[in-house]
Amino acid sequence: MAKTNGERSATDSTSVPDSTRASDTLVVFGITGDLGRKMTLRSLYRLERRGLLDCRVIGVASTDMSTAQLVAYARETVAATGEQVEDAVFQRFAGRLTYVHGDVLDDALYAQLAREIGPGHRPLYYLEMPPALFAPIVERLGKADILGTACVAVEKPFGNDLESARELNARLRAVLDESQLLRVDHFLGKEPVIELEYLRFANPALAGLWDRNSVSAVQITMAEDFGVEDRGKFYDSVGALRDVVQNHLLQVLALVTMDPPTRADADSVRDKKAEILGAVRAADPEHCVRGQYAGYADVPGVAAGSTTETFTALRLEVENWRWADVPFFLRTGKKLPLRATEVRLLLRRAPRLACLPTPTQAEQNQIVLRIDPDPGLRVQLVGQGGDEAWRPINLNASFAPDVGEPFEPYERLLHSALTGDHRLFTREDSVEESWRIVQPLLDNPPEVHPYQPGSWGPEEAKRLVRGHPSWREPWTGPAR
Ligand SMILES: NC(=O)C1=CN([C@@H]2O[C@H](COP(=O)(O)OP(=O)(O)OC[C@H]3O[C@@H](n4cnc5c(N)ncnc54)[C@H](OP(=O)(O)O)[C@@H]3O)[C@@H](O)[C@H]2O)C=CC1
Ligand SMILES: O=C1O[C@H](COP(=O)(O)O)[C@@H](O)[C@H](O)[C@H]1O
Repeated sequence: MAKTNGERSATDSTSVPDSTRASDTLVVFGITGDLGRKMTLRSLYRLERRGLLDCRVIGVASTDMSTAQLVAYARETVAATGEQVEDAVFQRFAGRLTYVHGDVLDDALYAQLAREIGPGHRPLYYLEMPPALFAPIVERLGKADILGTACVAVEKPFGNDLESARELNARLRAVLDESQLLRVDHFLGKEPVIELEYLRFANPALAGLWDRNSVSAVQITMAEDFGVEDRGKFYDSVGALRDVVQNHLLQVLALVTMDPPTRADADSVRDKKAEILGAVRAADPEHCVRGQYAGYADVPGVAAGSTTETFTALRLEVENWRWADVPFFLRTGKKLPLRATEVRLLLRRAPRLACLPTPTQAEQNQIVLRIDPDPGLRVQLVGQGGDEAWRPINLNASFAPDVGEPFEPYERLLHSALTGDHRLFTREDSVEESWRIVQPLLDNPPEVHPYQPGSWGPEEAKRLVRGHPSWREPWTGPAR
């Protein structure tokens, strides 16, 4: 979409992938940071190994070091993630790397960057930086005249609440077209999250069940069995709601509930997501439970007397014809009994089984999409369990054998961004809708209840589902 002076498009209707949006240079701001160390360098190395990396990579940070030192750091870092480093592959990757250091608030850095990029290139600027620096960097790229038609990818969090997200959008959009702006949410790069669209829309067997006529409640669980560890300072200013609900879990909810997109371009899916998030009623603090695990206060960086939540459970309503009156229960927490992320549809109950000598009510049928770990699909049915009873029959399918070695989320997102495929990035409207949904919980946060590490959060979380199906333990164990 062409950018015109003073008038910037709010949409991105580019086809996929759009070669006119492809980049020939990747500039990673913050390459020496935690995310760079854990994810970015490894993902770029994996893309190299797959033969899918086809551009220069310029790393930017404030640490004073040479390109040779960045190369050595990259090798160490990739190996430390557990990746097998193949010499020939790494040599090819190293040949792409350059390092530029300086303060991103200093104009001199951009002059140096302009020389390094050279004329006639279309870079992708990837900002894995403290979020307060997103707008200052983009403004300086504009001022240095090295933005042009380049794309800019920004990490999460996008704003801290609705107002700050709008302000950030306004500052970025004063310099960039929406079609140049890629908001990263790594959940959208997860294979099973992408699978959701296919499962729902390519399978009439599932599509026919996917509404209020068949579904009585939906539970979305993101449980982590580890704590905040060394991220105390960051996490304490954020909490579970901002860290994963506003972004990851609401994006999953949108994919579970939206209507099918009608075209393949980037905007078609994003239109449907914005539409469905717009139909979600703003969260009610009465229908939200917050918790904090015992011991959180001792994590370095956590403020004394902190009331930041490490657990949250909430109920949401989608007000449209497909989903009216179906409660959506979302819960997430640190230091829970296990690590699992799943979407569970609980179908309406069958009538009591009059064929049994003692008519009994059987367990509800359930459809479970497991996102992490070991992605797969489970359909839970009911079968014969003797004269008096029923028993569950679980039809489990793992996605692993079908997809080979899947892309890591950041591998997929970097490749999509570099090749001009913008479908996996969030758009301004849905980001703002997500903040609107959680804003009442930020304005009037419910009391925070303590919980024991290894438990399923505070007891109050059970109260939230009273009158509805109780929380089901996530599906664990191998899918096949
Ligand atoms: N860490 C994670 O697991 C995840 C992080 N994110 C997001 O990614 C982004 C980065 O996070 P993370 O990597 O943890 O942050 P870090 O604090 O670990 O890294 C920040 C990076 O920014 C650089 N930097 C900071 N200030 C300046 C400056 N003034 N001039 C030049 N460079 C500067 C640092 O360079 P140097 O060290 O050389 O000073 C470093 O490379 C954040 O938006 C975060 O929310 C998203 C998902 C997960
Ligand atoms: O963005 C974040 O996500 C991770 C969980 O991501 P996953 O891909 O490992 O499931 C979460 O632990 C972290 O707190 C949050 O910032």
